[in-house]
Amino acid sequence: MTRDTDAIEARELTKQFGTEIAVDGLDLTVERGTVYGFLGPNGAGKTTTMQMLTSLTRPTDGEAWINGNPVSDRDAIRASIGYLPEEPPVFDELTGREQLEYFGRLRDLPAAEMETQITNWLERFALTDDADKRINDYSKGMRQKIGLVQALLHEPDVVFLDEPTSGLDPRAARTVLDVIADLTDGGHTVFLSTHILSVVEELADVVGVLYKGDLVTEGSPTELTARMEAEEGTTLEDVFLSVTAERGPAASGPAPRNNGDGTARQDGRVDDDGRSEDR
Ligand SMILES: Nc1ncnc2c1ncn2[C@@H]1O[C@H](COP(=O)(O)OP(=O)(O)OP(=O)(O)O)[C@@H](O)[C@H]1O
Repeated sequence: MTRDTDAIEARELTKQFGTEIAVDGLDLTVERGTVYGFLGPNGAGKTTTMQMLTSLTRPTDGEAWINGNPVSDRDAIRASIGYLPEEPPVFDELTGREQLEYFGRLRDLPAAEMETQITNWLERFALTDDADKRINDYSKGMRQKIGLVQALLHEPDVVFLDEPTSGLDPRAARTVLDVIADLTDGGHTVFLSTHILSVVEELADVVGVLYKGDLVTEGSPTELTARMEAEEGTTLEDVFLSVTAERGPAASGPAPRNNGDGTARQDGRVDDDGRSEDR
């Protein structure tokens, strides 16, 4: 089987923490140059999935590939991925510019090119005037912007963004959405986890909804809303609420699951929430 066509591929990807299955046999294919909107309620397993796909957490089972390279080979995928986690990894004692230079050197970027890139990104995110202040004195939104630039500085093929607009004012959030659109125009792939459905509606080519570690539905935003047996005015929020609905004792049926064609079925498993000794 050739694995050189898709930006991201996962087969039976599983992560277990103690007795808790955080991600349960995930199958995923993300085509190059597209935005994949990764949705799911709190605790669904989105961050854990992104950590496995970026090689920061080892899967308990299954495999995943970035541009055909296995995520188990961190050196092979390192240059082709960028990751903005929920909490941007920055050093408080550095200035914003120093943080980006430090990261650029870690990525072996040529000095002159790196400085040009940093200047351009700082300008685009309206950070030029604050670039030489210590990150310790930055607001949450400013830290987020630095984290985002850090994820993009080396022009990775595949970018993983966990809540990229978190803490950003509307103008900065708009800049981020424009940057994401530009990335895919340039052939990059964006794997985007967010709770802001309008962001997904605007940008995602394909949306996947994770629920208790299972991918319960997947399709383009238009397909997903059309599948809701077309009540007039069905939104992505209606889809999300439907496929992630908790089933109480009165309902007695288990949670919906993916039917293969992306429609929800009624024979899925609901895992108990167990705490893990790993934490
Ligand atoms: N290191 C860990 N040790 C034990 N359990 C963990 C660990 N990391 C995550 N989990 C558990 O795995 C499940 C999935 O967590 P994860 O952070 O991936 O969810 P999420 O979808 O990203 O949630 P949110 O939207 O709130 O960020 C949760 O039940 C969580 O408690």
